[in-house]
Amino acid sequence: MPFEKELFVATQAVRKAALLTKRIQAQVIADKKSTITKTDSSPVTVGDYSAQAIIINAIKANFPEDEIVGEEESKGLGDEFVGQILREIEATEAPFKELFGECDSARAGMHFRSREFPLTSLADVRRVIDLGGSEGGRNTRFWCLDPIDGTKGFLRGEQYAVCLALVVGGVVQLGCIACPNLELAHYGGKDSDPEAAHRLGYVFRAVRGQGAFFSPTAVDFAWHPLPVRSLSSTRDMVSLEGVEKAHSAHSAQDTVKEELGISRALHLDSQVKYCLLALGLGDVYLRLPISMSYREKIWDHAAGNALVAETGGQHTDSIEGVPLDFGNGRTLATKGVIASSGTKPVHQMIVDASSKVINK
Ligand SMILES: Nc1ncnc2c1ncn2[C@@H]1O[C@H](COP(=O)(O)O)[C@@H](OP(=O)(O)O)[C@H]1O
Ligand SMILES: [Mg+2]
Ligand SMILES: [Mg+2]
Ligand SMILES: [Mg+2]
Repeated sequence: MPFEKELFVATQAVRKAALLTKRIQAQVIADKKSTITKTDSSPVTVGDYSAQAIIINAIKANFPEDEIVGEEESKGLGDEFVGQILREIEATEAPFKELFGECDSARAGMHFRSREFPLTSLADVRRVIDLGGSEGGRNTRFWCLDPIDGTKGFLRGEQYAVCLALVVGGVVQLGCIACPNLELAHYGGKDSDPEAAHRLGYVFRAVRGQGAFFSPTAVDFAWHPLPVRSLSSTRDMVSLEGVEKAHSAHSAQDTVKEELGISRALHLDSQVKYCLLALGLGDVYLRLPISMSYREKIWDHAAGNALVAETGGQHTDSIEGVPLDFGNGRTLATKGVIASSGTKPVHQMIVDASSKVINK
């Protein structure tokens, strides 16, 4: 199967980062020194950097030629902070082995530590984080990484996601999302193994042309297929929206829902929204722009794009209804995002309602 090794490496790397971040979530919330404010005023934590280092290390150990577009960079981090990152990475080794064992990774020929960058010194950690500085584009094969998507949700003790995609020629070929705090019972679904869900949530994955699947993060080889849907009406749709009012235009989204007869909404952080869409627990993800100058980051949508595509959905901007273009560099050229499980005409109806509100 194409991308078989890529899928395995992505899944295990994302699982390892899920374990690390969930293990430290409470301590990061309690200890203010674990969070830094970036130049754009957004928060970033020891968890974001540790997850980025672990995942890039796994990618580089297995696919040394590939580039990486990762959200975070090490610029400005002091030695004490980087030391904390290194300690968290080391402290995740034993519990990860306990959960998944070493044998399966070894059998699949996968290595977690790049020989070139073994992640044993502060300099290694900085170098590995900064390997995420690729500009992406249409002419390279690159991985697109959001080590913690929904950092604000993570800091509220709520939903967040570890998101990794593989982009070739500007097209997302593979997406993998871990949702360490997701329990389906809270969102109208059913957890087949509630204990596993409570422990480490779920991981979702899709390869273009091969379908989409999900499994409890803490259980190996329990992949369930995600349904393919194409809804022919917006009535009774459940909308999926963010929590942060600074990330999308909530009142404009309310107007769109009213116009389309949508009365139920779930608000949650991160690409967990794409996962609920893929599960059928939500039907339309509305992300209308607050400002026309903001450029959506490709790592906020790339992994989700594979899930949407493989469950029969549509994934476009919020004004014209053009499919998202992941070959444009580190940001999308278009404004806002709408994903839905509607047919093409139904999706366009949603985009038309959205563009009418935005142009007002
Ligand atoms: N003004 C803005 N408009 C849209 N998205 C924004 C934004 N400011 C920040 N974001 C993005 O919103 C993401 C979270 O989305 P959501 O609100 O759906 O959880 C953030 O990801 P990170 O948390 O990875 O930084 C960040 O990239
Ligand atoms: Mg961020
Ligand atoms: Mg993000
Ligand atoms: Mg992030």
